[in-house]
Amino acid sequence: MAGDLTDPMGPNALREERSKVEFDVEAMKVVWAGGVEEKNIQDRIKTLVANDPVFDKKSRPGLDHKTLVKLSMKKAAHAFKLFQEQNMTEHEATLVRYYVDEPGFADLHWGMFIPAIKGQGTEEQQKKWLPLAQKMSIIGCYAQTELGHGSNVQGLETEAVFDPSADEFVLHSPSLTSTKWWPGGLGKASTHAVVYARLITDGKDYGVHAFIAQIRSLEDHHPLPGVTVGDIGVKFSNGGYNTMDNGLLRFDHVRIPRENLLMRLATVTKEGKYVKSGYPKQLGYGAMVSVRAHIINDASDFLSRAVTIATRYSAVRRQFGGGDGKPEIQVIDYKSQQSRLFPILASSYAFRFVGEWMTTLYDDVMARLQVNDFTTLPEVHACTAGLKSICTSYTAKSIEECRILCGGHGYLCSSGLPELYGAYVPSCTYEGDNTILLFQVARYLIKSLSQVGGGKNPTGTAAYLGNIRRLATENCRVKQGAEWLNYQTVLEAFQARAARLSGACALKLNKAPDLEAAFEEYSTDMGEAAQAHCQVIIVDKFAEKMKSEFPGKGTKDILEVLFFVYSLDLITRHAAEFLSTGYLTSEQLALAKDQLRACFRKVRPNAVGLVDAFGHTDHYLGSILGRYDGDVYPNLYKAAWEEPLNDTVVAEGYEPYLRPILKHQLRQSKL
Ligand SMILES: CCCCCCCC(=O)SCCNC(=O)CCNC(=O)[C@H](O)C(C)(C)COP(=O)(O)OP(=O)(O)OC[C@H]1O[C@@H](n2cnc3c(N)ncnc32)[C@H](O)[C@@H]1OP(=O)(O)O
Ligand SMILES: Cc1cc2nc3c(=O)[nH]c(=O)nc-3n(C[C@H](O)[C@H](O)[C@H](O)COP(=O)(O)OP(=O)(O)OC[C@H]3O[C@@H](n4cnc5c(N)ncnc54)[C@H](O)[C@@H]3O)c2cc1C
Repeated sequence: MAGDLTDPMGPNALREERSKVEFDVEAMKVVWAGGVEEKNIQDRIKTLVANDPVFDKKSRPGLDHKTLVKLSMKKAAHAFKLFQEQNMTEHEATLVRYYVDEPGFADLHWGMFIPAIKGQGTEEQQKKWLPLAQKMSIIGCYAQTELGHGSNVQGLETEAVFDPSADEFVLHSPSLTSTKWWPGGLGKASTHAVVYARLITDGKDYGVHAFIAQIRSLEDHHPLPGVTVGDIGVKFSNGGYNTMDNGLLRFDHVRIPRENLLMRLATVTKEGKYVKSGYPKQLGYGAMVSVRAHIINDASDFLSRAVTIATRYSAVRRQFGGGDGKPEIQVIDYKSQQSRLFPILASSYAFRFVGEWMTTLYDDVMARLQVNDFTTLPEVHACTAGLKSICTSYTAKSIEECRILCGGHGYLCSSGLPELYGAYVPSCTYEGDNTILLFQVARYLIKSLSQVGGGKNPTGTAAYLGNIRRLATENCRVKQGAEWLNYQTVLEAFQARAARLSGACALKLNKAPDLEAAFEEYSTDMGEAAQAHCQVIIVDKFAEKMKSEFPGKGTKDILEVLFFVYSLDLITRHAAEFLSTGYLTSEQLALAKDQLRACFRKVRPNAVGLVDAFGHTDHYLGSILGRYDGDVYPNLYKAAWEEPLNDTVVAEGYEPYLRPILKHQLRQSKL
């Protein structure tokens, strides 16, 4: 082989970066994982998955949808075998699926089908269905969305008409638009579905309710009579979400027993009488709240993977400025690269901490629901909806930014970034379109402000709105740059901006004769107010986290720097709102920018350490650019030769297509 195909530059660069890190990376790994014990469990499971050849994912981007779905079934079956053989806890089993890193039918089975039964089934129904689902004797999916309606859940068309003579519901899809469309796992894997359909009894439509329907035979997996079911087709990009069998489903007068109505919220008697249980109807949305809470946690994970790849590669990659025996400049040293990269790094930590808090809030509401206390449900709904919206929008945008930060090589599938983006970007749509979800937050804010008008202070994350009079009149007092490096100063800026934007919306709505029409008219402003409120939550929870004890040398100091990177970057990116609400002057904004630049300088030597602290294995990252050892170029070169197109020296298309043209040209030019 001609020439040396090794390149020590990359590994040397990362070794040097690691020698400069100023904080205890091992301790930060514990912070990131959420505790020593949790870190140990995660380490054990991620190593187990990385070393198991069944979970290999290198060839994924080159495979077609059919093969990908088949392989994802193989992986799910193998994972299930591991759960059983190793007697894993539910948490360990979840971690296995997580590190396998592949959207698949099992996500919906465990993530939505089972939670929907837990949330909406009676105790008796749970006793019947949960053991079957947990043993995977049945495979379930969550069939809510239809071809014609997704966001507008109340507009779903599938019917469940009660027939008292047979004590059965008759499921029917009355139109093309009523076809269930999108449910993951429905296309090819599921035997059962939680189906959302309009409950009709005694000629009256009681709106959308959840039912359990068997759709495929447990003997041979064929669709049951009256059921039409299949996959909806290839999605977005190679790999990505194409490991999932998103499906379509139609019912032609399919009969299910009356007991298959999930009856926690309402029952229908044998005689066909509809009886409400007394629980609020919002509990019917419980599975969505649960998944949105998970999605918030997932955002930090996806973001941390993208930024690990971009940071390590930015330290390995060099452009310009060499000569006289000196190497060229590492692209991570360019200020513009830092200003795009470091806020993403800081956001990964910010989202991790808000996700931790979200989990405690969610657990709290679940405990309250057990004792019929529904008071915090609106708050949890607003938080899960709003944070899901802004965390996923930012993460999707930033994975793409990380790809761009990696230049041309970022566009190669072997960078891992195109697949990561393909797998992640639908989270801006599923579990509620992000714009629609922000409107739910806006409604919550308007309600909270009307409480203030009525002399009652809002609680929880909206409590700051109780101070709206002060927040709307007192402006920022920062005179010197260093004053920005204060948690309270930063938090007040975010609260004032959100309160002012929400207050302005409330005033417009108050003046309007038709509230709904006004809400629609000012929906863009409402969305901005909602986004500003969600940013208050993230900044607040990050600041709250900083009050805790941190293990290891330097961890707290660098996290503090990341807090200011996160918040000051947001202030500069949303400068128009901070200025137009009159809270900040342009001089104060300029001082914030100076401080942000100073913070970037503090992040710089720690950047590689901060991404190492995420503890991602090379298997999980699936990226040549993001390799832990930095040995990028030899591996890119090697991977090119593993490309199936290079299996033959002469392309297969040469004989039938290229040769005749080339011959023809030869004859024409008489060469
Ligand atoms: C496992 C990982 C893989 C995930 C794969 C993805 C799976 C999926 O995508 S499943 C399908 C998800 N679908 C969606 O998310 C649909 C989005 N739409 C919705 O959530 C709702 O229909 C929504 C909120 C937009 C509007 O609901 P709708 O009933 O029409 O209206 P609305 O009148 O606004 O709400 C009624 C009340 O319920 C409340 N509410 C709405 N949603 C919820 C909720 N989730 N929890 C609690 N309360 C809620 C509202 O605040 C309102 O309260 P109030 O009457 O006190 O003001
Ligand atoms: C990969 C993937 C997996 C999915 N998995 C499942 C699943 O397992 N089970 C399931 O039931 N569903 C699933 N879905 C469906 C998903 O939940 C819906 O697509 C989602 O809720 C959005 O609804 P929609 O498609 O009706 O969008 P639409 O509501 O049609 O949105 C289209 C556009 O209109 C805008 N818009 C809509 N209404 C308004 C309004 N009132 N005001 C202003 N703008 C508006 C939206 O912002 C958006 O820009 C999945 C979807 C995807 C992409």
